[in-house]
Amino acid sequence: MPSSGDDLFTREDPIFENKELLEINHLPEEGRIVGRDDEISDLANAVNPAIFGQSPSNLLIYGKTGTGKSLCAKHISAQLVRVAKEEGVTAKFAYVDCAQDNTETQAVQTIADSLNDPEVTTIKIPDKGLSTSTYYKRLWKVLDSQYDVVLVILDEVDKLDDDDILMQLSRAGEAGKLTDCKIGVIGISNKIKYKDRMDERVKSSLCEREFVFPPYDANQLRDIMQARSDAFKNGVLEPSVIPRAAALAAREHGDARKAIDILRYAGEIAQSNGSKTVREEFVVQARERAETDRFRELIRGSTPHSRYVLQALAVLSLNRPDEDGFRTTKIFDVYEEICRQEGSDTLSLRRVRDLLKEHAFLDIIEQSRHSGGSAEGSYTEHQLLEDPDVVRKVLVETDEA
Ligand SMILES: Nc1ncnc2c1ncn2[C@@H]1O[C@H](COP(=O)(O)OP(=O)(O)OP(=O)(O)O)[C@@H](O)[C@H]1O
Repeated sequence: MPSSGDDLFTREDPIFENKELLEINHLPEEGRIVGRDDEISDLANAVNPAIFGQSPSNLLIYGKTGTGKSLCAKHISAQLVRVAKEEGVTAKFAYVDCAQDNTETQAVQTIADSLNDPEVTTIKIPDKGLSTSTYYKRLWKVLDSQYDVVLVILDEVDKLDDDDILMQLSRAGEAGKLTDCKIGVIGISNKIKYKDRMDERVKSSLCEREFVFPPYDANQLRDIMQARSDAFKNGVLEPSVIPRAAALAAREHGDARKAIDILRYAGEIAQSNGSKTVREEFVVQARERAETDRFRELIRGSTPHSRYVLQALAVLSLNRPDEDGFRTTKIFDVYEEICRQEGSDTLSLRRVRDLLKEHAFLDIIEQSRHSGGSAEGSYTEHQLLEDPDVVRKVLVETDEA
């Protein structure tokens, strides 16, 4: 007899009570933001003038991934909008993920669209089809007809093709040239070297205040996870799970995103194993899944040769686990071998050196200069910052896809 739907499906989730608390885009309420009191009050201080309808400072926030930069920037912006309203000042904030909107036109379109209330302004901001300058003109009109002050958060600002939008935004509000609305820009980056690449004029206006968010330690990570443990049903989370997940995430570089991912995956693994509780052993499997996902995301859109270079470094690291770094020429030899296997031409040693530099910029590898003495001159060594097993696995799967 065909089974009825009743015994096919589980009607109630046995593990999660409120899973969205562990989803990546979830913005926790103030009480659940742990260990960032000083940073939040510094940010508040910098944007405070907006509450009186004056220009807030432009800020740049640096810090490694998962150190709460986006979270604190959004939190402080939302609080500012609320308090400004109480003071009779109309404010709003726009959030741009520059990894997605990486051209000037896309970024200005997103800002204009998210700030525009067409019922008030009767202005249309189409998804595409307008010139960049027309999008700007419409943005200035939207600002003038709706707001006294706006904050624009440019997350992963280093991913923008160029600095033009930074220039436009930081100058637009100056002396009411293009709009009477006051604009504050909050740039966020996990590339500490980003500022070095910036145009001098943009640098001086965008970087009025700079903040560096330090990594979390294991105790803070534990508190961050603990504050969300009501994502799980009562009694489901075994007591050793959070401390273990915190220790693993702290060992890398104190990344709260990874800690929360590990917790969510551990719950999902419990679910798929039909386990009634989330056990410590699931945490280890969950960490590998979190690593793999993160690395997959990091190399999304990379070129085959950029991946072959990484694969060469992963092969070397796996074969010689005791060595701390490998010289460019050694990596090049293995890279040539991989190209042969893939039936592909090889790039020059110089290009491979550039690709290694790009990986260093993305924090996938670390480079160090060494002096080989008078006979050898100086040379560079490269070391993978990711687990070589994870790198190999993801690269092989990407090239087979
Ligand atoms: N202090 C904290 N308290 C509670 N949750 C936190 C805290 N810091 C970070 N998180 C959570 O960790 C995740 C990553 O944080 P966030 O996106 O702010 O990091 P980030 O520094 O902007 O990283 P990236 O540079 O990768 O964008 C989010 O889900 C966020 O809610």
